[in-house]
Amino acid sequence: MARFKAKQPSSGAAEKKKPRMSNAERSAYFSRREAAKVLRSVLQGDAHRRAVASIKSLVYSPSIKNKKATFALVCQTLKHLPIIKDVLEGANILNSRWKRQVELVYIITYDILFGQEISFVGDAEKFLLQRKVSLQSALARLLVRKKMKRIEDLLDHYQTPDVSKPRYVRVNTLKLDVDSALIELRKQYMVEKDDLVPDLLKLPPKCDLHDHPLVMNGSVFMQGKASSMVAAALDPEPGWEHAYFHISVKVLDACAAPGNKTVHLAALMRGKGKVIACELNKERMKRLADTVRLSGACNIEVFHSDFLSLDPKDPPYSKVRAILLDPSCSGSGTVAERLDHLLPSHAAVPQVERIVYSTCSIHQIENEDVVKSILPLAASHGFRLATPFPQWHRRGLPVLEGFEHLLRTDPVEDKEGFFIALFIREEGSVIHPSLSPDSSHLSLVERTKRKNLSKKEARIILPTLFGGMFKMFLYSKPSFRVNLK
Ligand SMILES: C[S@@+](CC[C@H](N)C(=O)[O-])C[C@H]1O[C@@H](n2cnc3c(N)ncnc32)[C@H](O)[C@@H]1O
Repeated sequence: MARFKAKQPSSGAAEKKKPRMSNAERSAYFSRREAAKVLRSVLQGDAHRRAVASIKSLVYSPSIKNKKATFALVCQTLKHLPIIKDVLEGANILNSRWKRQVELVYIITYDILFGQEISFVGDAEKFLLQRKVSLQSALARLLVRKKMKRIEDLLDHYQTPDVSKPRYVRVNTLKLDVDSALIELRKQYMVEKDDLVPDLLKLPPKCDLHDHPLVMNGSVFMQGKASSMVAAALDPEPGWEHAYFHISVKVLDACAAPGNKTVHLAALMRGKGKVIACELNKERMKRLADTVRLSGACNIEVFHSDFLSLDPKDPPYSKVRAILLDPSCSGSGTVAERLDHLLPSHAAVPQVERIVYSTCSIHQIENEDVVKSILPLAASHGFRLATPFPQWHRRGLPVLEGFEHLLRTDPVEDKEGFFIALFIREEGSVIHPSLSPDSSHLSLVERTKRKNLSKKEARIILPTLFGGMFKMFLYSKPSFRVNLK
């Protein structure tokens, strides 16, 4: 972080004359105020709704000049915030004036207690610096009270996982039915069916099922509720058939490892049709293969590949009807930075009807912003946003038209942060299979019959989904490729 050397506040006559600030002083002064402004938005976002805007997107607003320093200062202050709040309470130094500027107080307190030796010019800085001893004593008392020696221990203490989080297991219906799983698990635990996601069972917090025989033999998978909503949102039907050809169709899980959602898809399809599971990372491929093996699913084909390089005209992919895109969350960069990477498309996957885009990120930049940026292209392909789990109350952030279709889960309220967007292709927009690349195997009669469909249908030429639209999803996600989970 580009920060500056300490300069103690001036006093006496010099103070009264308010000498001109040096460049370093000015820079530190403005960095703190910019950081306070960002922190206020972040904390307000927290209060209203988590992640109204990600820190990066706030920092990248044109009004913030020193982006790098501001970003680092906000992140560090947030990290130490529970300690800072306790210290300020313990020191009891804030009057009503500084309570109104509490975000700036947080930032400066971070700098005084944990930051570097940096110029402390400014009224707020002077006020807090004069009370440095009180702040340090309050911190020392906090450590004693919490029976800890180091700040790192305090940080760990404040980040202790929520023990009230219920445990969930998803019954792998390829191996066991839900009622049998209930009977078996109830021998040891209080178990109830989840009220929203089929095949999902809820257990009390702290249950450790890692060694349970049903987990070990793949009859149930330990999977959170939000994560289990994703494949269910895509809703592939068992025995799903091609809209026109009566052949079973495929679902593509484009970013598959470790495979929890892949095997969920396979179970939802009751072992019929095909799930194509694509994974780029070689190490994670092994975990994917293990998960698939454990699930007992016979309808999954695993590919070690960059799904962006798949050729939708290749026979394995040409019958893909639904796509699950669950890429790695990056947490860095901005949509605007990456939009220039959008590539035009050349191939066609005309029969895709449903796409789910999901992330385990709470950041708008990786969720609503991505959806917003691809909506025009999606619409030009005949896709619209649809509402997965309409009865779920927490929807997207109101930053785009159709936000109410999006689904969010909250890391605090729901104990898991997730985002789901479901795109469905409007009826009539699905390109007729007579135009699809793989219609050659049809009988002449069938092909002729299909070519007699309306001219409007026949004229619909859809650009690629593997190409343009997916790249848009991915490149809208900053640093996607370098940040594999
Ligand atoms: C969030 S994880 C997927 C989790 C998985 N859906 C599950 O529920 O178990 C994202 C995965 O996508 C993989 N990935 C990243 N880029 C990819 C690409 N271009 N093609 C295929 N897989 C990719 C990553 O290696 C990572 O394993």
